[in-house]
Amino acid sequence: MTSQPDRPDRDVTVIPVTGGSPYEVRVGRGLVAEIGAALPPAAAKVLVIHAPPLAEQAEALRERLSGRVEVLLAEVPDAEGAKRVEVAAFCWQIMGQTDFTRTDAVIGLGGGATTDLAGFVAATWLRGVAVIQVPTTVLGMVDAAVGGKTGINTAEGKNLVGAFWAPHAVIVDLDLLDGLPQNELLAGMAEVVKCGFIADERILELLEADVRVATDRTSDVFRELVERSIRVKATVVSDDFTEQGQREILNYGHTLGHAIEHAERYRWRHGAAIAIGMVFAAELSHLAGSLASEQVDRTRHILASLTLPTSYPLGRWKTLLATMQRDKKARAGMLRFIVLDGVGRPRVLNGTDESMLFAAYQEVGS
Ligand SMILES: NC(=O)c1ccc[n+]([C@@H]2O[C@H](COP(=O)([O-])OP(=O)(O)OC[C@H]3O[C@@H](n4cnc5c(N)ncnc54)[C@H](O)[C@@H]3O)[C@@H](O)[C@H]2O)c1
Ligand SMILES: O=C(O)C(=O)C[C@@H](O)[C@H](O)[C@H](O)COP(=O)(O)O
Ligand SMILES: [Zn+2]
Repeated sequence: MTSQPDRPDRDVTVIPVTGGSPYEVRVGRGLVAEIGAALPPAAAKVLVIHAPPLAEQAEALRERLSGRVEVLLAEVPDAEGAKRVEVAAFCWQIMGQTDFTRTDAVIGLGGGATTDLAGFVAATWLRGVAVIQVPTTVLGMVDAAVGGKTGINTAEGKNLVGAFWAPHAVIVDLDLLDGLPQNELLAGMAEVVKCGFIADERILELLEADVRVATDRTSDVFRELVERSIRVKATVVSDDFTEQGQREILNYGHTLGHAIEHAERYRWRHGAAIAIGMVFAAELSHLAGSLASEQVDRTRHILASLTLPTSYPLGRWKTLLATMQRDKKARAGMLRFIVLDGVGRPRVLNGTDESMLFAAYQEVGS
């Protein structure tokens, strides 16, 4: 990061997120140089919350911003280990001991787990300080850093504690993907596939045309996929920030996916779990009578081409079903799922009986 130019290249895509607290998602290369300009003008201190693999980039950011603000670094446990209340408390302690005020700002530098935590810390400190999200995984760029869903896990389930807290800005610097292992990149593509099925079929076509090019982080097609996915998310959250309705479509594949993450004690990648969840949701859509079997096959085929899993042990059904009861979309003890009537036509399926759910799971079970 130290070797990056002071000015980003001019090829910056700006994707606005509107609603009560509007902000921009800026996509390009060399954009870490813009972080200083994105800070709230009154900020005197900045807390950079980062995962261990991003230590070098966090240090470089400290050097870059030091003339302007006091920069504190909080290295937090890696991956899902960051999304724990003890880790939030560690960050709150730093903020308390350094007299972090309401005009100061948090920067989330890392994958979705780090940005979820950073957003939650920002949302809760003094009842809310600015957060600038700087995602460093594909999943963080196309999904987690955008939209203001922040949160941590509890022993009972995924993201059960959190807040809706819009970021002040989101800086998507594709250069930050340089050190990302390819398997992490592929896991992030699961959310890209989700955006394809719920809203933008062109995404699916680009993946089908040449998956190698589509997952080459230096290609134009890859950038197009990232931008298309951000646009899907930005459009949805601009209309329904607090998930009163339409935003639920972003949960396609997540009801089972989150239960799998919980069953695997958060050692699985989020993208891998929701890949299986999307196959389940596609099978359920088909059983509910709305999705053609070709689209179910297409789901499996695209996910497999990304080397993502599409099946899970049949014997785990009861455990998964019990965990799914705590899904945030459930109402009055009734599970609700996002299903598809076709590509780009998501809807809520209410009151599904257990036999239909199990029938769909049998198609997923191995
Ligand atoms: N808030 C939302 O709207 C939202 C949306 C989707 C997912 N999520 C959450 O995001 C999380 C998953 O995010 P993720 O897939 O980014 O996982 P992650 O944050 O665990 O990151 C994956 C791994 O990659 C490492 N890493 C990150 N950037 C790197 C880089 N540039 N170079 C090298 N290593 C790097 C991380 O340290 C980690 O080990 C889950 O907790 C999920 O619930 C939230
Ligand atoms: O932004 C949303 O809304 C989403 O549902 C995006 C999901 O990809 C993401 O994994 C989210 O964290 C899930 O939210 P939850 O409310 O089901 O915990
Ligand atoms: Zn997700």
